[in-house]
Amino acid sequence: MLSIVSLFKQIWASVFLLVLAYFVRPVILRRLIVDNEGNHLPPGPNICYAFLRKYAERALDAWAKQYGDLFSIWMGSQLFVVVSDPHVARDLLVINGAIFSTRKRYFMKNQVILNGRAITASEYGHKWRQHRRLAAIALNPMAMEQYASVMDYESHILIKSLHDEGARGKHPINPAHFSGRFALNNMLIMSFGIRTTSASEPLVAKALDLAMEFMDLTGPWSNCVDFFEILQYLPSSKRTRGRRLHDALIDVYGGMIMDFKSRMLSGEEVPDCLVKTLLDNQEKEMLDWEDLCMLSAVFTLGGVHSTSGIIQWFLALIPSHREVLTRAQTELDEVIGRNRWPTFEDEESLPFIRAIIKEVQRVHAPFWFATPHCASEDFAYKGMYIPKGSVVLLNCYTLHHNEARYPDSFKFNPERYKDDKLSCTESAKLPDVMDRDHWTFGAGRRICPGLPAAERELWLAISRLLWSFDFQALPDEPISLEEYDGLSGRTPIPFRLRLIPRFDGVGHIINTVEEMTL
Ligand code: HEM
Repeated sequence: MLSIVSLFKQIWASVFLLVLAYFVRPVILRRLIVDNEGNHLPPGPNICYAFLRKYAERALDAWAKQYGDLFSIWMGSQLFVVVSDPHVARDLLVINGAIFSTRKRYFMKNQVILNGRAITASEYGHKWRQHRRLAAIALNPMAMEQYASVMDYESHILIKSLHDEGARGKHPINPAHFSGRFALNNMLIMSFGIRTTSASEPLVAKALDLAMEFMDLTGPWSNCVDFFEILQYLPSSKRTRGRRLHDALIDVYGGMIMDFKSRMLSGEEVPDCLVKTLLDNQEKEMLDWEDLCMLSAVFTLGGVHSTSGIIQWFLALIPSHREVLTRAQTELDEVIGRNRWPTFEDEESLPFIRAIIKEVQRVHAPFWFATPHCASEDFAYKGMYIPKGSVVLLNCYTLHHNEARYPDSFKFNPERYKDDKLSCTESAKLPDVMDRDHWTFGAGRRICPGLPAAERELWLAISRLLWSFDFQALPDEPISLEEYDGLSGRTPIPFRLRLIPRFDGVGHIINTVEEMTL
């Protein structure tokens, strides 16, 4: 009798284990899929992951070395295909751009936070073309000409506020809030035709916090809820944060749209900007209220975090690279002199300064994985199968440390760009991808449409910082160049430095402007 009971128990245990293995196996072990022609998935790790946390680029770089230029990795039920070579990036994202230009419907980013709106999340097709067209109106060459003087002015205010806040180098300062406000003002002008008039205006802190929260919640693989559908039905603190962020974006950016609209309705002459374009075209393009809020919010905060991040990385790098600083300031003294400071028109005659900006973007791209693309059809590439729905990720970290393209790639060495006479915008169009300066602005049809604006902003800020200041780190507060804040957008761990005016004339030029309201 006893032996029959124990036999039953054993059978039940075996059945239970088999059922468990049936359901758990695909969650733990790599799924092997083959297409009709017998092509296998690109190689990759044997287990599935739930998420990748901070410094994910290190894991990706190691896998790229182990599995090659195109490898695949399962995150829960989602397949990622990782591109780590310039030629593969061109073949997939540029030449086959019609197939690799859509976006995954991420649960946290696209559904909870953006509620299906915003250009960065829009799926390739009618919606994306509509969004891109509207962005192109706001960023057309004539509009850019108008923003040029604004950007010039904002860079002036940036240098002045750093100079004044640091009491001419007496007090060490954390530059993050100032570079953030600089980038924010530029974006507010392009999006809403307004600017903040002081660093302490509450909108500055609010907008920068929202940008940081957005970047942290929307990393390509920071939320396991994106890869395990069952979790989408359960409450979680992350999801609550996502909802709060959605509401805050509507509140802050919607509030600014309402202000703009009431100015328009009262007959005031309002400036050309993204929101004017959206309101003018609202009916024709059938844009609802959330479309307006999310389009303007994500356009603005995307341009803030990235541009501010690059200025911060420049300031983090330069105190420990004295030879670069000396060479840059010698170039400025020889070409510009000390009676005026550089303008945008001087860019071509200051190749070393341009090289510094490119090198900062290479060693410290603000997004190591750009914004993931997604395959809208099954595709076979060199005998490898990329199924429809795969997320295709540009691995900028490995691309930027390709020793064949950038020898001694971990060194901050602007010299490597000494023969590069092109702007980033021009470089991104080069037919030989090995000649492209870097991949910081992405690739293919979804390449950053704000590239020319970002380039101009960075030029004005960084060339004028170099012209104006000597940069000193604090002996007791080392600046980390390895660690960083952020799961998606990367900014340095907060740091302080002294900005000491190089000569008396700096103060004279800086004090020729005051804060103004537009
Ligand atoms: C240094 C500053 C910036 C960096 C590093 C940067 C980087 C990027 C990257 C990597 C992408 C994704 C590209 C891809 O999917 O392949 C992107 C998309 C985008 N960027 Fe930027 N960006 C910057 C500044 C700006 C500025 C100033 C604006 C607006 C004026 C802007 C507007 C956009 C928009 C609207 C998209 C979405 C494009 C789409 O999905 O079709 N960005 N950016």
